[in-house]
Amino acid sequence: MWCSRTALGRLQRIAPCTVTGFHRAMSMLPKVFVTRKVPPDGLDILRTSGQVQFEMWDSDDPVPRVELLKKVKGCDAILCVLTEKIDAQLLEAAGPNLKVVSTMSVGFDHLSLDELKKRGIRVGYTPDVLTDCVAELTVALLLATSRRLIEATHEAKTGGWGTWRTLWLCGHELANSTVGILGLGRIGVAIAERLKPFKVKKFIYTDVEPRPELANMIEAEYVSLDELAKQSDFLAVCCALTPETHGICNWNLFSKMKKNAIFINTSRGGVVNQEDLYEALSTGLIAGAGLDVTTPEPLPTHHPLYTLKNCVILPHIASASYTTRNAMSALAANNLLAGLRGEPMPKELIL
Ligand SMILES: O=C(O)[C@H](O)CO
Repeated sequence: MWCSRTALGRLQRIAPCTVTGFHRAMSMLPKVFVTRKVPPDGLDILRTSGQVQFEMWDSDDPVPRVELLKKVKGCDAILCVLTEKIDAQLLEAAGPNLKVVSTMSVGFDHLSLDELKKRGIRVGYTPDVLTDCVAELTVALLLATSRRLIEATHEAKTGGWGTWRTLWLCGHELANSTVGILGLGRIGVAIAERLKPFKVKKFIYTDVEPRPELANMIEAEYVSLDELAKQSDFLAVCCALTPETHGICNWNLFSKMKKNAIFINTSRGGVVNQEDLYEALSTGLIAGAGLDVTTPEPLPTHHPLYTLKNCVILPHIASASYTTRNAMSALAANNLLAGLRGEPMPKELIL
């Protein structure tokens, strides 16, 4: 259903048999396809803007690709989430009207940036608004993994809790540790800020080049990837998934890490070679891993990583708070509307 806001503020269906002046005017508005049921704040912004008519895939599940290719036809803008591949095929299907793609995510590995650039399509994304939420979850996952919380609750529930034992369910603590950050951006800084009160001794990071402005905020030292692996007691992956970072966390990295090291990934599953990680965890090469992201997603329930007690797997929930998901949807809507007006977007990816 294509809809926009009526003068009375209600959603209006555009039916060819009831064409009025109002409906005619409205059908001239730019067409937007929203690929998923987005949280209410973003939806309200689109509805009340009076600037667009939009259709939404009104479901919590992804729109099937065949359907998506039909729905985007003739659209001026698309508001998508990270499960939709915005590639040449989709852009061809959308056609020449398409001016804006706005993704409700900070990650943009699902977008073919070259194809978008070639067509002069502007791209909005949602950094910053999710930083606190992602950092908070990363710390939670790190502690759950290093202090073996999931294993511990399982033992308590299933009768494994006998007497108090001296080394039972011992983990690794943050005090006096070295925390390494692979890919230092806003999220890496926010994680370090939260970890500092746990009396971390030292923060180190690696990236394509030193990032002194960010690093100074957390007094982090720039090191090579090898040094990051060697020195980190906790290694948090915060980099974007790009051709350069694809599979960067592999045997080569794990084999240099400490035996007591905890590996945490809240960026994208594609940065990790999961076979290598399985080997590293199952042979005791490293102590544990906490993953909020995997390849594929969802990770099939029979995946070997689930069999490991020292691997905590979450279903990609780092930004999943009501506040943050609403803020992401609002920013995605505002990016889209600004893009269609030809104005600077609040958060635009410069292609
Ligand atoms: O890219 C993102 O926005 C996160 O992975 C999902 O919240």
